[in-house]
Amino acid sequence: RPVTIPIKNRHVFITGGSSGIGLALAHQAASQGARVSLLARSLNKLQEAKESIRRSSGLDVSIFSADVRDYDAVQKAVNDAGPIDVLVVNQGVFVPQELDKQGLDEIKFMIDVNLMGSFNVIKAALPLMKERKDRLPASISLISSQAGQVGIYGYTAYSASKFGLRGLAEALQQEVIADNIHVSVVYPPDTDTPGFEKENEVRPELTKLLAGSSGSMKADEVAKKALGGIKSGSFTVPCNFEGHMLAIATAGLSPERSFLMAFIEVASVGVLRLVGLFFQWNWYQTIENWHAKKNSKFAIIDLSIYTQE
Ligand SMILES: NC(=O)C1=CN([C@@H]2O[C@H](COP(=O)(O)OP(=O)(O)OC[C@H]3O[C@@H](n4cnc5c(N)ncnc54)[C@H](OP(=O)(O)O)[C@@H]3O)[C@@H](O)[C@H]2O)C=CC1
Ligand SMILES: CCCCCCCCCCCCCCCC(=O)[C@@H](N)CO
Repeated sequence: RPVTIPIKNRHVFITGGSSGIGLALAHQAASQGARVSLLARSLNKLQEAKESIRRSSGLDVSIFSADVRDYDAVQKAVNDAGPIDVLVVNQGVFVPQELDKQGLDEIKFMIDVNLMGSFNVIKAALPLMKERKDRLPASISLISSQAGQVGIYGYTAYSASKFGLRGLAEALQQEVIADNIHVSVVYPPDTDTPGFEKENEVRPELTKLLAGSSGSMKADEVAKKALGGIKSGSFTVPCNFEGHMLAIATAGLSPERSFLMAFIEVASVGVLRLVGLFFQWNWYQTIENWHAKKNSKFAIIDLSIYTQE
């Protein structure tokens, strides 16, 4: 059934709120009259975020320095912040690399921050969320990625961590619906953020090529889609046109509260499977061409060795 989750005068708690998508969300939630709290590791970046929100909206946000991998630190921050109405689990790290070349330490880092960290945050926040006084609809939203809907070259660990969030969200929604808490999962494409800038320094060429199928967005645009999806309690929140296609093609057995969307999904899922197969065909061709180009470079080097002899 449809639902509306009010934001004004409510407590919005954003993890990873000191940068990129989380910071853009914080700005927008504050300007819509929410009481905003931010959690991240670096106190410096948190203070800068606080200052920039004060400058743009005149409002004060609370900041909490904690690592989501440290349950005790997260629990302390959440208890100090007070009952949460809208929890946005947005912290995330991404180091793209072929599994073959990626160290287990980096793999564990992504799973720990993106997946285990999300468990820590939700588990710490849930008891007080359930006890909130006003009984108005509340939200737990997770910022996944389009790489959490389809596996992409270079993202074995990252995709696994983001696919994991969907299972967590589907099961959790059944557990918290009786408390009037609504779960949303947001699936952004490449987004222009400080984290993305860093990612680009080490991104394999094929990762760039395949992820490029969905274009890129500004953090403000993603935050706007995310906030809209959260307020309407949508379980699946796509951010761009490709995202809408992906949402339908990967709808599976996810809950759906819009009758219109349910109708569109049923009517178009078949043809979108076909579109999805065209994308796969195109991606595998890109991979094949990339390998062919790489091998032909080696062939030229080999030849030059022979001519020197
Ligand atoms: N940018 C993109 O292309 C896309 C991003 N996403 C997802 O969106 C989310 C936000 O990404 P983006 O805005 O680009 O990221 P940024 O790197 O710009 O910001 C990440 C935020 O998370 C915080 N953070 C990182 N690690 C931890 C940790 N261990 N504990 C607590 N906080 C932490 C950072 O602060 P600090 O370092 O101080 O802890 C920072 O506030 C991520 O989940 C990402 O996977 C999804 C699709 C595309
Ligand atoms: C049925 C038809 C579907 C058509 C569209 C398919 C397009 C899929 C592209 C996936 C792009 C993944 C980007 C991940 C970005 C990200 O998370 C990193 N930047 C790290 O943050």
